[in-house]
Amino acid sequence: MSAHHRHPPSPVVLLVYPVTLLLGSLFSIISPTARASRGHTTASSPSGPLAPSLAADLHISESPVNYFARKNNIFNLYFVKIGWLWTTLAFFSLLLCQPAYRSSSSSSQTQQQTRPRRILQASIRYILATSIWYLMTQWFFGPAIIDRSFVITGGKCEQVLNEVGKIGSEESPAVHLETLFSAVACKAAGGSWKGGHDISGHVFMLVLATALLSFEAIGVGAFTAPSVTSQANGETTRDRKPSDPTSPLTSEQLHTPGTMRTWSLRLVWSVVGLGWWMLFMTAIWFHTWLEKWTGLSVALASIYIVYILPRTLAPWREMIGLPGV
Ligand SMILES: CCCCCCCCCCCCCCCC(=O)SCCNC(=O)CCNC(=O)[C@H](O)C(C)(C)COP(=O)(O)O
Ligand SMILES: Nc1ncnc2c1ncn2[C@@H]1O[C@H](COP(=O)(O)O)[C@@H](OP(=O)(O)O)[C@H]1O
Repeated sequence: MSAHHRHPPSPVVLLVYPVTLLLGSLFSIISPTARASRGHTTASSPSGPLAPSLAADLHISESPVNYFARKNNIFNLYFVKIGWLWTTLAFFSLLLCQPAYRSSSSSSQTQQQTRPRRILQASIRYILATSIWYLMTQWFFGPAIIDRSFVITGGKCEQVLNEVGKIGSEESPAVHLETLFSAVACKAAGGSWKGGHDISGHVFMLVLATALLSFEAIGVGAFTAPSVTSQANGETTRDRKPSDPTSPLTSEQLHTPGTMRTWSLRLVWSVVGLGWWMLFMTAIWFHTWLEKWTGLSVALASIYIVYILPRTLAPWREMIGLPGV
């Protein structure tokens, strides 16, 4: 191995997500504000832990109970709604600024050889996660998987369906309906997406993005290049933390602009922090229990495939690697 590593984080850290959803859901039951809001919805929809709650009902978004219960809150519009763009920026900042991936004239020959492999494997992990996000939320040979699962479980684009009924024989409803089989198309046509099981896209994307960035950042944060001496001896000595002030700087650290390294990690941890906060807000104000848990399950299954499975399945690890290794 060409670099020192600490152990990758235990999968137990992923428990932070179910705990967040649990706390959010409990808060939504206990909080007087959230209870009052739920009371407000009961007129239009029966509210229970398994019934569409709060902002799943479109009217709620217009009555600002709490700033974060509004769909048009600034963090939802400019952070979550373009969340994969932020994830992409943060991910590539690691690729550009971290010593694990950055080329440097001081690198040993071994490092020069392993760096392209690390970059390639990190890119494969990103492409894999992006494809899962894309297929789940944007497109799956037509409507995304989340939209398809909603329709399969009995969901409909309600108001627009009524309109189609009124139109009668003038237009073929089949043609109309085909174009409304996605949440975006439905809302754009003035309808509301109601009925079936609506897997929470927010929970899915926020868990996938924050876990991906955390595993990547911890991996490259733990990466330190071997010292010149140990390289010369062809052996490694002891693990050095980049943050350890008593440990001598490695040749790599000496040549990597520290500010770039620091700022890329700050960007990543800011995206992770805000992502976690918005997940907590979604857990409090939006969706049913079941919809939040299915969003979580799909995201955790994806994280398992990309970050946990390679630890035990050698051929898979050969292909996609592990962050910082
Ligand atoms: C057969 C295999 C096919 C593989 C297909 C791979 C396709 C790869 C696509 C490549 C796209 C790369 C994009 C990278 C750059 C970007 O990130 S630009 C995208 C910016 N857009 C977003 O970030 C949108 C994020 N928002 C959402 O996903 C949803 O809004 C939501 C958060 C899930 C919520 O959904 P709602 O319906 O709004 O509730
Ligand atoms: N944390 C949050 N802040 C604001 N709105 C949120 C939110 N979490 C979910 N929503 C809104 O709740 C609806 C369902 O979200 P999702 O299925 O992605 O979890 C979406 O409404 P719109 O699609 O009308 O914007 C989404 O914007």
